[in-house]
Amino acid sequence: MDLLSEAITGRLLFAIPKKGRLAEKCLDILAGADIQFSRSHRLDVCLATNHNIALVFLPAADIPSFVGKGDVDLGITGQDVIIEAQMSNLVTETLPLGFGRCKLQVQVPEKGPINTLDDLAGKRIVTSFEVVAAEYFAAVDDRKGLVGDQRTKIQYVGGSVEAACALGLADGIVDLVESGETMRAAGLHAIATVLETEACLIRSSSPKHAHLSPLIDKITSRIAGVVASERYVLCQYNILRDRLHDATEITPGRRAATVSPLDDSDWVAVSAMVEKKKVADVMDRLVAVGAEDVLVIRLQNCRV
Ligand SMILES: Nc1ncnc2c1ncn2[C@@H]1O[C@H](COP(=O)(O)OP(=O)(O)OP(=O)(O)O)[C@@H](O)[C@H]1O
Ligand SMILES: O=P(O)(O)OC[C@H]1O[C@H](OP(=O)(O)OP(=O)(O)O)[C@H](O)[C@@H]1O
Repeated sequence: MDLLSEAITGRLLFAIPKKGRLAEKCLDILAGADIQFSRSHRLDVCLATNHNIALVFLPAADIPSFVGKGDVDLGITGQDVIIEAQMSNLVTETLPLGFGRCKLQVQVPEKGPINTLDDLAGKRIVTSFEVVAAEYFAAVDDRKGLVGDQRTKIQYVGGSVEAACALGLADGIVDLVESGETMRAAGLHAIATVLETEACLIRSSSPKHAHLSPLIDKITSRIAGVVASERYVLCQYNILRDRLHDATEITPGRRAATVSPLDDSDWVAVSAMVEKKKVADVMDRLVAVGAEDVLVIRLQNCRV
């Protein structure tokens, strides 16, 4: 057994995207879950210094099959690549992570004769998602009754998919869209959405190392806390006791709002968790019902 295999034996193997859109956020998640490690230059496997864990840095697209086949116990990757790798039955998505959100869309040149899926059926598609695209267009072809050479041709490319139409390789592409900047810059527009995706924590549906289950549960709960602390803020305010009911309808909290008495018996202080994306609206509404001294506090971490 070589030194590396020996070092990782018995450890929980946790796969993290080594580059690309998900990589940086994953490092933030590891830090938030207090999984400490130091990674030697170019080495894709490293040992956590404070847990019985080895981190394995892999391409996001390879993580579903490593986890699905049980070679790795836990992983972070995109839902899109789980489907593309045909691993949906072999991995369990334990936690959506709230980043890496985008859509897999069918795109065609903005100034061109093709404007619908029916126009595109039977023509040439270029994509990195050949499995998903083939399944999607098979249904379109079936609906149109296309057979043999009439059916849509799907060609795989590993990257820069958006250039395929301009290069004359494709009549349409199937690619990820977030802001739409790449699509617009390439002179394309979307005519259909194949799926929506975000990053998620996954574990094998039939784990090889059952004894690691408690550690997997602990890490999952820590990561859930990190994700929740990104999603929520703590909102605190003072309000006249007789307006409390109106205010707590606006900030009901996750279980219930915390209400504390103030020195002035007509007033109470309220604190409640609020979804970050709704907080500006919540503050407007609180002020409208008479809340004062409204404070919004970022959560460093939490367990909810
Ligand atoms: N523009 C985007 N916005 C949000 N999430 C994205 C975006 N592009 C890709 N993703 C998500 O990130 C995952 C990895 O995609 P990405 O293109 O970063 O990977 P990669 O091919 O490994 O890296 P690179 O593009 O650097 O070669 C995708 O499967 C998808 O879930
Ligand atoms: O809608 P947007 O915000 O422009 O994002 C979409 C782009 O992001 C992804 O590629 P990425 O930039 O990760 O690089 P890649 O083409 O090398 O995969 C995806 O493949 C699109 O090209």
